[in-house]
Amino acid sequence: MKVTVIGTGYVGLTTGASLAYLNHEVTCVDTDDRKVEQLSQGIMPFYEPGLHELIHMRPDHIRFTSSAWEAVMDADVVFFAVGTPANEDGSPNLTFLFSAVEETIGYLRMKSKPTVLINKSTVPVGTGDQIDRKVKEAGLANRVMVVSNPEFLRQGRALFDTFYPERIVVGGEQAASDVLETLYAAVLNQSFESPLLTGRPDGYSLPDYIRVDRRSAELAKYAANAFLAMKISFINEIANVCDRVGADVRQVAGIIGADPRIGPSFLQAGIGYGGSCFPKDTRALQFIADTNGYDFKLLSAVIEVNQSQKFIMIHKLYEQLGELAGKQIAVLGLSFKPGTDDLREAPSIPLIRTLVAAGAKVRVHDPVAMRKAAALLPDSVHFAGGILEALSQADAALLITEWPEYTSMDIGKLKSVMRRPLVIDGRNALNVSEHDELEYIGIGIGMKGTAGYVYANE
Ligand SMILES: NC(=O)C1=CN([C@@H]2O[C@H](COP(=O)(O)OP(=O)(O)OC[C@H]3O[C@@H](n4cnc5c(N)ncnc54)[C@H](O)[C@@H]3O)[C@@H](O)[C@H]2O)C=CC1
Ligand SMILES: O=C(O)[C@H]1O[C@H](OP(=O)(O)OP(=O)(O)OC[C@H]2O[C@@H](n3ccc(=O)[nH]c3=O)[C@H](O)[C@@H]2O)[C@H](O)[C@@H](O)[C@@H]1O
Repeated sequence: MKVTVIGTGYVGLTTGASLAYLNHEVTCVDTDDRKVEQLSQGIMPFYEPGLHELIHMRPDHIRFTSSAWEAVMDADVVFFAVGTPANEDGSPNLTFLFSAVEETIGYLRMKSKPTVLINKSTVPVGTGDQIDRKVKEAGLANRVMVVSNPEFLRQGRALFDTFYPERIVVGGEQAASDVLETLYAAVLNQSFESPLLTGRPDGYSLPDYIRVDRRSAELAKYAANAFLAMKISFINEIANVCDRVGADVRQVAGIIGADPRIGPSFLQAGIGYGGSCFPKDTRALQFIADTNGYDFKLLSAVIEVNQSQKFIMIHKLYEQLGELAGKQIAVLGLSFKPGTDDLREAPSIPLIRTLVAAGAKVRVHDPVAMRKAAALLPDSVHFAGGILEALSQADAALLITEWPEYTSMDIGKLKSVMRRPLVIDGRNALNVSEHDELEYIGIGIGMKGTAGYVYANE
C-alpha cells in the first residue's frame, strides 16, 4: 500500500520504518526541515535502538519530505503521528494535529482516490469525530474515512512493540478497519522475517485485532496509560510504607505480582514515572474527566504521588549528608528511562536543579542523553566523560536511570574513587552484596550498611 506518515517523532518514524520493512511504500512528512534533511541523509534525530538499521534495510521503500502535497495525493492511507503535548491546564494541545489535518484535507479535495485517515496521536475522546466532521464539511465523505488507531509502543522498545504487539486497536467504521487489517496483515499473521536480533519472543501468540468505535479506541489509550501509571504510584506508596515499617518492597512486589489478577509488570518501585506520555496522558485524562463533570479522584492521587516521589531521593540525601552546600554529588542517568535519550519529564532534571540550588557541586553522566541535557541544566553542572569521572571524589552518588552500564558496575572500583561510598539508588537496580561495604539506600528497601538493612523506625 502507499502510506503517508505525518510526523517523524518516535511514533511516526517507527510506524513508517516498520511499514516500509513490511514492503509498503512509505513517505514520511515533517514540518521540521532540519529533521527531514537529517533523515534523508540517514541521520536519526533521536536515539531508538534498531531504528536506524531498520530504515537502512528498505531504503527503496521509505522517503522523507517536508512537503505533504505529493505524499497525500498518492497515498492509500495517511497516518497522523504528530505531538499532542500538554497545555498549562493539562489539556492536550491539538494545534499540530489540526494543522496537519487541515492541510491534508486541502489536498484531499483535489484527489479522487479513496483515502483512510488514521490518527495515531493520543487525543481526547471526540477528536476523531471532529476530524470526520471536517472531512464531511469538505464534501469528502464518499471517499475519505477516519479511524483511530492508538499506539501502545514503549520508547527504547519501539520496534519490538511494533512487530510483536499484543493487540492492534482500530476504532471506526467496518470498511476502514478492513483497510487497516490489510495494511497490518503481516504483523497480524506474523508472516514476516524478524528484522530484530532478538527475533520473535518465545511463546508469542498472534496479536488480537480489536475493532471498536472511535471514541472507545481514543479513551482506551488514556485508560491504558493511566492504569500503568496507577500501578507505579501504588507500588511507590507501598515502598514508602516499607521504608517506615521495615519491609522490602522488592519482595512485596514479587508476592503481589505472582497473582495473575495483579501481574508482575510495572511494580518496580523507584522515583516515579517520567517521559513524554504518562505525565501528559494522566493529566489529559484528568482534564477530560473534569471537563465532562467527573472528578477522577484516583487519578489525581496517582499524579500527586508521582510528583512528590522523585524528591524522596533528596530527603534521603539530606538525612545522610546533613547539608548539601559544597558537597559533591554524582548523578548517574539523565534520560527518563534506559534505552532512550528522551528527557521529557525526566526526574533527573528537577532533581539536579534542586541539588544545584542547594549549593551542591554536581557531576552527571548518561550514555546517550548528555548532549540533549546540556541545554536544560545549569552551567555549573559538570558533564563527565565516563562513570568513574562522575563518581570521582563524590560525597554521594544518585542512581536515577538504570542503564546496564550502571547496574553492572564494579562496586569495588566505584568505592575506590568516591570520597564517601554512599549510593542512593532511585531504581532499586544495583545488585549490592553483603561484602561490598557500600552505604546503599534504595526506595522502600531500607538502608544497607555494614549491619545489614536499617529502617527508618529502628
Ligand atoms: N513517544 C511515545 O512513546 C508514544 C507517543 N504516543 C503519542 O503519539 C504522538 C506523537 O508522539 P511522539 O512521536 O513522541 O512525538 P514527537 O514530538 O517525537 O514527534 C512529533 C513530530 O511531529 C512533527 N510535526 C508537528 N506538526 C506537524 C505537521 N503539521 N506536519 C508534519 N509534522 C509535524 C514534529 O516536527 C515532530 O517531528 C503523541 O500524541 C503521543 O502522545 C503514543 C504512544 C507512544
Ligand atoms: O503512550 C506512550 O507514550 C507510551 O507510554 C509508556 O511507554 P514509555 O513512556 O516509553 O515508557 P515505560 O517503559 O512505560 O516507562 C514509563 C516510566 O515509568 C517508569 N516505570 C516503569 C515501570 C515500573 O515498574 N516502574 C517505573 O517507575 C519508567 O522508569 C519510566 O519513567 C507505555 O508503557 C506505552 O505502552 C505507551 O505507548
